[in-house]
Amino acid sequence: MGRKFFVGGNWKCTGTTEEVKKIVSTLNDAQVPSSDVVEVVVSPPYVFLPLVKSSLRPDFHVAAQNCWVKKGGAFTGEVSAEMLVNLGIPWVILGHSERRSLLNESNEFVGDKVAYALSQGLKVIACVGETLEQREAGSTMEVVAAQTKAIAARVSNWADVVLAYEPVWAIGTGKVASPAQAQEVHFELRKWLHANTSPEVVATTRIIYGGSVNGANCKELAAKPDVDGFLVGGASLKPEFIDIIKSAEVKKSA
Ligand SMILES: O=C(CO)COP(=O)(O)O
Repeated sequence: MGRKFFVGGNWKCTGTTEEVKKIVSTLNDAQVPSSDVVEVVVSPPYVFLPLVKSSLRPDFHVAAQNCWVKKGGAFTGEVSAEMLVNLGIPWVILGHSERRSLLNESNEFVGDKVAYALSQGLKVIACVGETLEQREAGSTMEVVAAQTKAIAARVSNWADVVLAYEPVWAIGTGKVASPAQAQEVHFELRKWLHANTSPEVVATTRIIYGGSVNGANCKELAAKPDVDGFLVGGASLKPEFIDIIKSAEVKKSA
């Protein structure tokens, strides 16, 4: 199939040095499937990137949660893609719904960020997802297609992009999308890629699910054919993140 299972942990704006050290030590001690089976990427806040990068096991990788839209310079408070590359950080999450809604990041701005980060050699976890209102209005696919289109319009190399479908109503709410709901949107997104990119992009681009994933619901979600992994928030700070990583086994035996 050519799509390695991907599990990302988005730590968001949480943690102290002590807590970060504890999470890293739990991850370092964990018995998980090999990196041939699952790709694991954790995303601490910027200030902890060097600590996590230097202390995390080498088979797990590190992502930033954002970066500036173009080359660094007089942009107070921002962190540039070049700086992440300089620190040896291979991944960045872009377009998370919390940034789209709270910081007014538009589809175009997110698309520009994705393009710039890729141009600097970063790999990108690009997030899309509808709000509850949009779902109830029946516009889920229209919304995620518009978000994906703004990215696709600026990206020619999909090899370094993971698409994260994160329905806003499922984030941090404990209200997980059902496996059928996740599969439906992932399938539609793959159809969208089919119509707008190349057969290779369709076959190889990982579409991962995020929104209240935990140790108890991950296996059922992972069993769906178009769910290629997860982007985990709250549960990525807990030992159950290991169980979520292990759900990659479901794919192997599928
Ligand atoms: O936003 C998320 C990951 O980016 C999901 O967060 P939760 O897993 O806490 O719902």
